[in-house]
Amino acid sequence: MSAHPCHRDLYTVEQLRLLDRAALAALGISGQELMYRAASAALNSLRRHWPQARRICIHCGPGNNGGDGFLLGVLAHEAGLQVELVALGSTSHGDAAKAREAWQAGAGRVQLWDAQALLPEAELHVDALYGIGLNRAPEAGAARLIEQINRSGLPVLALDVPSGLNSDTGDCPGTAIRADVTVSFIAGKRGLHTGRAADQVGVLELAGLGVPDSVYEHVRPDAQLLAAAALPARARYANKGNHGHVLVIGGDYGMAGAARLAGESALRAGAGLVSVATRAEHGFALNATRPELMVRGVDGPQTLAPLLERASVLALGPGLGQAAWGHALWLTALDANKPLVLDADGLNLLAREPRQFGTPTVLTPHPGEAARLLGISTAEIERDRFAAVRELSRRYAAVVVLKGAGSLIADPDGRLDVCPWGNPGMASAGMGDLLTGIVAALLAQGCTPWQAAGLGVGLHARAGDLAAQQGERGLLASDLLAPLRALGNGMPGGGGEHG
Ligand SMILES: NC(=O)C1=CN([C@@H]2O[C@H](COP(=O)(O)OP(=O)(O)OC[C@H]3O[C@@H](n4cnc5c(N)ncnc54)[C@H](O)[C@@H]3O)[C@@H](O)[C@H]2O)[C@H](O)CC1
Ligand SMILES: [K+]
Repeated sequence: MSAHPCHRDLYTVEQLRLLDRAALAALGISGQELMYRAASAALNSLRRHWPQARRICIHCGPGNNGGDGFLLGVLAHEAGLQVELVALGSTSHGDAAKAREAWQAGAGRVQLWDAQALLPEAELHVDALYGIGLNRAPEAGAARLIEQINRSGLPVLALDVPSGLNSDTGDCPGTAIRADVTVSFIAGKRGLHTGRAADQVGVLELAGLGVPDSVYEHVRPDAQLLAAAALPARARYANKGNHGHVLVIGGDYGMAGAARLAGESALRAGAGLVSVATRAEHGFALNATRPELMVRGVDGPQTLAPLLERASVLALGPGLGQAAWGHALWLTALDANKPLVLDADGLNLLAREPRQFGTPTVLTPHPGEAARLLGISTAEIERDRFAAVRELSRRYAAVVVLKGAGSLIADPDGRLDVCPWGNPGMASAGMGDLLTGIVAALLAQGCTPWQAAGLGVGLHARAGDLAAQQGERGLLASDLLAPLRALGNGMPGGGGEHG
């Protein structure tokens, strides 16, 4: 019985409450004892990250997250640390109240938070204000405290969840703690891996509190973190026809580069043949700079049709534009009913003329494109990225990649994966076109849409992290092509399984 929660499993708050109850039953212990285990895990984390710290300040909220804070105070005091304890106000009943009594019975002093006062002297702040119970933006007093802790310049350890971050959605309805380290209890929380979480969580640690594996068998995780995976080995006997033929359709005037990047990433991800259907004027430039691409000028459905014939997978949208030329190619390509990756203007045209897909299809919207596809605002998408990606997948009957910090991948039957890689250096032109080519190449090599989306998003983000080792600012899409090829062949970071 290893009693280590699977780090890839991510749960909703509702599921965490079920796990909490099942854990207490399985362990045969009280809520208070489980809370002591959380406090002890927090003290271990604190001492591991800040072994020199002697004077800490713990900030306790009204619920059980606050309870964890009070018991951490008890254990830290017993371990010889000097503990300042600030409470937002009163403490709700049950375990949290008992924890407060335990603190007051021992070391004792509770300083009620006063927004006019300065924070107590300390070398480190511990955030025990709100955990999975956050249900609205922190109110005035709490918001002031969070801001002061963030502005203190001192290290911050968050218990379970950085307060103010919604552990179901990854959104911050108001102010939120910016933690250096977050020690989370019992099981992974999906909202700590996407959206705003990237700026709030810091280093994330999961403490299982000794909850037996059997407990996790009762609850199917809502989502999973992607696993690092290499592409399946190639048959020695293979020829280029065995690895599919990707047709990139796009590159209207001024946007040839998008089609080029999608074409080249499809080659680097292992497609056997890659053709690019684009404006005739772009032919020379694309051929000269990447001779492996078979570039054809197309001026409409007639000249596109024979290319569609020969292709096994379509990558539709990079630099396509929404003018008559792009729209005509878009309609013709969709009617070809071939396995498809739809991105950029291909998605904006779909938002104007919605349809469901009956053939293998992957949509790769960024939050803006997702908003257009669902007819809501980008802010509404980011308010609950999990709900948005599931609705997109259901409504268009396709596998959907919702890009951004912690990209999400959903399929129509509700499966959902979260990408743990990627960095803000990837917020630059052409990165999306690379992903389009990669996913198309994986479809062309025989992956299902779910497999191609997961493997592709993982490879793309891991290549981005490798390329960003020389710094995030100024990272170019084409900087990812070399690490992409290495990762695709199981070099640095390869191994594991997906799909
Ligand atoms: N998951 C587990 O198995 C364990 C969790 N523990 C800790 O308990 C918290 C969850 O505790 P809970 O009492 O349910 O809620 P919170 O402490 O997160 O929230 C507090 C309380 O505050 C109210 N509230 C919510 N948002 C706001 C707001 N913006 N402004 C004011 N008040 C707010 C709300 O009513 C809540 O009741 C979990 O995170 C762990 O830290 C156990 O210690 C170990 C087992
Ligand atoms: K917290």
